Amino acid sequence: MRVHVADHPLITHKLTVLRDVNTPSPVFRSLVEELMTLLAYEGTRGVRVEPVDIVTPVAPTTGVRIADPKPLIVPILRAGLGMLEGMTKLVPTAEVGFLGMARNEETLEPTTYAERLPDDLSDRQCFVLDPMLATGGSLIAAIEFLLKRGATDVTAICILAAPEGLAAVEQAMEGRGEVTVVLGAVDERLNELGYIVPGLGDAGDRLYGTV
Ligand SMILES: O=P(O)(O)OC[C@H]1O[C@H](OP(=O)(O)OP(=O)(O)O)[C@H](O)[C@@H]1O
Ligand SMILES: O=c1cc[nH]c(=O)[nH]1
Ligand SMILES: [Mg+2]
Repeated sequence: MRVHVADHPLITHKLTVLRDVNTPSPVFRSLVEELMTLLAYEGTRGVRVEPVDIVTPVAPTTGVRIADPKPLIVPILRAGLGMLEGMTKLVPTAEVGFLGMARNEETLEPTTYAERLPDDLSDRQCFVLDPMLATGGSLIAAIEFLLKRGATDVTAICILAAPEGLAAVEQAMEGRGEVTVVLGAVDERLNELGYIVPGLGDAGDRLYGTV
């Protein structure tokens, strides 16, 4: 598994505001989208392109365009939905599939409560979006879901990770095909409740309120 941690002062600056307990939901939502756009730049470095002939006002030339079949973006509900717009701004021709997952806050085990994805992912480049990689359980389950549908090329983009969860994903994905994880930052640790420290709290609640 390839891991890339973005190291950029703009990302660190925006993350600092995102972490602040006093940052209200509307600002939090804008920042998640902005951070996603910055991470999408790193996360799509390997996006498949094909040559295309065009004519500029000066001369014919060959450029590239995003290849068919188009990439599939998979936000993990709820919190991953906050990243979707930031990603589609950069890759507007991508298609979007959905996975709904919730972590049981006592056992920390994820359950999948919704799915809307193509049946066959064998020729699709998949980009999974979830701001938080804590124990890694949700991301492992999401990637496993895509691999079972035949995906062979998966990039997960997360804003924050805990070292324990990142290690768990690396272990689970050993020898499982082309999996890349792109991160805004790796924090110190998980606390006894399974929250990332210092983290930013519950990303879903901060985006959408408690339900
Ligand atoms: O690495 P893990 O320990 O599995 O934790 C991370 C998961 O927890 C959060 O979702 P949550 O279950 O809170 O659902 P929500 O997005 O609806 O709030 C987060 O968005 C991840 O999906
Ligand atoms: O710190 C954490 C851990 C899991 N999910 C979150 O939203 N935040
Ligand atoms: Mg949540």
